[in-house]
Amino acid sequence: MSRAPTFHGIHRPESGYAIISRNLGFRWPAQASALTFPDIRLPQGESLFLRGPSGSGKSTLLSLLSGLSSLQAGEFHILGQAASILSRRQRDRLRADHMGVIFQQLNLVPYLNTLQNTLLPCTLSKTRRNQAHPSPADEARELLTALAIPESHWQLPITRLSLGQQQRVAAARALMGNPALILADEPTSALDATNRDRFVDLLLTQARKRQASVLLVSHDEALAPCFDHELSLEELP
Ligand SMILES: Nc1ncnc2c1ncn2[C@@H]1O[C@H](COP(=O)(O)OP(=O)(O)OP(=O)(O)O)[C@@H](O)[C@H]1O
Repeated sequence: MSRAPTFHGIHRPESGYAIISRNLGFRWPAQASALTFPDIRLPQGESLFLRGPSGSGKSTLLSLLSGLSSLQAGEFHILGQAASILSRRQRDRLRADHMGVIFQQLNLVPYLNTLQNTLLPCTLSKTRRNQAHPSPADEARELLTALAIPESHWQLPITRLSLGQQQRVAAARALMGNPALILADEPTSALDATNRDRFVDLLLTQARKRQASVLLVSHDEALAPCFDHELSLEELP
């Protein structure tokens, strides 16, 4: 991925980019040295694969970009907004309204069924509810079908689905209500090669159809050719 030669500062919105980051760093308590991250410029509607070995900071970076953790060093824009200077509450709003996050541990709600889990972003965000087309329920059904979740499973508690099916429901939930940016943390770690390729293809196909940008992090280099851009995180010294 090419880096832009200049960065115009955090107060100037950068249109046309889903993510722009510069000099991001983060140190967990008791960590000897800070994690540092390569600069990112991800144009809207395009996909980026970020590879890195276990422990290199992939989840930490997604946690910063999604606003779950507070930044310690550097600056970044999300969808033209200077996200690194927002309050926690503003970051939560930005994530709920405009980002679909697929967590490494999926974070599906165990007491909700498949359809209810998929609809969750529209329950939490009016923006996502308004963007669901033609309606939240119809879009959820369309996404679950596109992601190959059989209709017989839609009313089942999410815990009754296989791990591969739960990963696809997590992807459907992330896409629900047409967020402009999808952040995915090792979503294929439990899948065999065939299902891994199928999952990534389904995710990217749906994202492209919706003109959403995708940042996916993984240690699995085999995924890289599916993406428009790629970057690497180095192993910690
Ligand atoms: N909550 C935490 N508290 C303290 N240290 C943490 C915490 N989360 C992560 N770390 C440390 O930060 C470093 C990077 O962890 P992170 O989970 O971001 O890496 P990763 O590349 O996503 O790893 P993996 O591929 O194994 O999930 C590791 O050394 C880890 O021990």
